Amino acid sequence: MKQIILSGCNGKMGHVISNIVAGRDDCTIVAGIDINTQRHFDYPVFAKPSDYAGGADVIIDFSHPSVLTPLLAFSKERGIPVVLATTGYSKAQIEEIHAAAKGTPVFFTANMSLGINLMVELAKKAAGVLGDSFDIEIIEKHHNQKIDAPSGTALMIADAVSGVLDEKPQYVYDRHSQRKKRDKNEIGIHAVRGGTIVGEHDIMFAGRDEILTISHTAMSKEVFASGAVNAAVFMCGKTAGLYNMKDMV
Ligand SMILES: NC(=O)c1ccc[n+]([C@@H]2O[C@H](COP(=O)([O-])OP(=O)(O)OC[C@H]3O[C@@H](n4cnc5c(N)ncnc54)[C@H](O)[C@@H]3O)[C@@H](O)[C@H]2O)c1
Ligand SMILES: O=C(O)C1=N[C@H](C(=O)O)CCC1
Repeated sequence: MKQIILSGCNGKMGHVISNIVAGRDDCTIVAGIDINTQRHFDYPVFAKPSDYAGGADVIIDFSHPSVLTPLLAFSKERGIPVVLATTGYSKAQIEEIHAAAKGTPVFFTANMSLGINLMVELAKKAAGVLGDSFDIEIIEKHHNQKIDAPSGTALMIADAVSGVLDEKPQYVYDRHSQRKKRDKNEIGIHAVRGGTIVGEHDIMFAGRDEILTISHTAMSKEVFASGAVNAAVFMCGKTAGLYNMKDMV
């Protein structure tokens, strides 16, 4: 039975994960971490990682970028692998994650769904063929409670596509700030927020008289939660390094 510490346990994803783990017989949650220390499940909740003195096999984090530094320090000090699913990290924080992974096992992805990870591969293939002559635009849609924009997934797709283009593209966020025609060497990235949309991502390749769109729609938060729990079980006992969905699938 793998023992999990759940960071962000009192958030929307924290609740979905708690319910999923309760129905599994290969893992259990031994502690939650959240600034809101209310107890909704049968595990204790601590305000910060260092308040928990017990052991665990793995940490899952769906919380807030401000938790990153203490969480990575806790993971390294206690020798516990961490699954980072939070989004909205700064460039410096992404570098911090890469540096930390040299000393502790870190699984990091902006999207825990299988479909999105296949979408990234399809988008790379399409960009390799069409990238020189078609314009690339990414449109993401999420619920009205989401605090970061654009989504971590939109940036993950843009970064993957950039890696296969001959010239490094410039990311253009929305289009209200400049009155000028689109440059060839751009990826447009656009965020929509409303209602209870779980998560939609489109990458559009627009050429002369034809458009190819690759789309993904998440229908429930369980998609991300079960991906994260599977990643956590996968990470138990791993050595230091940076892992992602490709390693697991
Ligand atoms: N990788 C993925 O597949 C995926 C999927 C869904 C959500 N997410 C990301 O996960 C994160 C959480 O999403 P959510 O919808 O559950 O958000 P949420 O706001 O409902 O929950 C966040 C939780 O973190 C807690 N928290 C905030 N700051 C904290 C701090 N400093 N210390 C301790 N706890 C703190 C909050 O109290 C809250 O309970 C977001 O960044 C979101 O984008 C990622
Ligand atoms: O609900 C969210 O918040 C989500 N965030 C991730 C992102 O920013 O890409 C993944 C989808 C759900």
